[in-house]
Amino acid sequence: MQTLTADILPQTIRQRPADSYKGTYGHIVLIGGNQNFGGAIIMASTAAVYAGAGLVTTLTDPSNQGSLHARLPEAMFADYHDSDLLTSLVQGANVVVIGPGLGTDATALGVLKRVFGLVTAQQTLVVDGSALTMVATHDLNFPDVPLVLTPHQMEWQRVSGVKIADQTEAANRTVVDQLKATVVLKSHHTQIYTANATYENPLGTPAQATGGMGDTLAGMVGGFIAQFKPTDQAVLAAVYSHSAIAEELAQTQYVVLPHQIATALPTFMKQHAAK
Ligand SMILES: NC(=O)C1=CN([C@@H]2O[C@H](COP(=O)(O)OP(=O)(O)OC[C@H]3O[C@@H](n4cnc5c(N)ncnc54)[C@H](O)[C@@H]3O)[C@@H](O)[C@H]2O)[C@@H](O)CC1
Ligand SMILES: Nc1ncnc2c1ncn2[C@@H]1O[C@H](COP(=O)(O)OP(=O)(O)O)[C@@H](O)[C@H]1O
Ligand SMILES: [Mg+2]
Repeated sequence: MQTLTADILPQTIRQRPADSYKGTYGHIVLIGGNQNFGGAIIMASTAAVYAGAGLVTTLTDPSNQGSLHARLPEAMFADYHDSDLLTSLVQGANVVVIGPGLGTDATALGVLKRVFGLVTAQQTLVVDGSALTMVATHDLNFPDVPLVLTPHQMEWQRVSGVKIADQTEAANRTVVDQLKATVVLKSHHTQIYTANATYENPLGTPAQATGGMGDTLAGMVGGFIAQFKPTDQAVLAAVYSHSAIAEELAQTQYVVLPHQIATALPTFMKQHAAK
């Protein structure tokens, strides 16, 4: 297991070329937020926008439209019940993030299956939260596309079948290799399993233990993948940045609010981009 260091930041976060426009920085679609969990997809979308994704579209329950636009006018909105719109938006994306606040009812399952059927090998799919739980509950196969999973330990138990107490590096590695995914296994010491290596994030604080912290990470992961290559490096840099910002804020705060991490991102990325 390798320990992540701050070196990952300038290796990954590039200076923006002058000759660029929003399309250069990716189109990301985020799908989630039912009538009860709208905050989750708003936090994820906020993180994607503040990470610098060029175009961000949020597919969610229509009850979230007003709050999404009030909090985040940079994001476009679409109703995830509209399957024609969902199809065209997913087909037009470079990166798709599905799961934050999606819930696990019949609507959520229908959306998940549809998205799994639409994504292609030219896109990257980030699967988080409720989407992971439904994969396990309904015994779904992940699509055969570039895949990043961001489970917490219980979601990983559901998906992998490995109980939390038995989640050793060797046991996790066996399942990761079968899934052919990059897995961010979140805990107070998050581990990242790529095809070729395993990393531990040395940063993080219990000030992060609050609802929405993982939703924010999922949006950051999507936003970084939309801009930075290779994908595994983008994932590592997103995980490291998320905790590094939290540690900075926790020097003076008892709890770090997830949206504060997103707000701090543009300054953090400027400080740590390649010179
Ligand atoms: N404001 C919002 O709209 C929020 C929406 N959320 C959404 O709610 C849905 C359900 O997610 P939850 O994770 O809350 O519920 P889950 O039921 O999926 O997972 C929580 C369970 O996992 C256990 N667990 C064990 N190890 C854990 C670890 N290291 N980290 C976290 N939990 C661990 C907990 O004890 C608990 O029993 C997701 O779609 C999520 O995105 C949550 O993110 C909370 C905030
Ligand atoms: N004690 C802790 N120390 C460090 N990081 C933590 C701690 N508790 C939670 N986190 C981080 O917060 C995030 C929680 O993710 P998750 O459980 O999916 O939250 P949610 O679904 O509510 O957004 C993960 O990135 C995890 O690593
Ligand atoms: Mg979560």
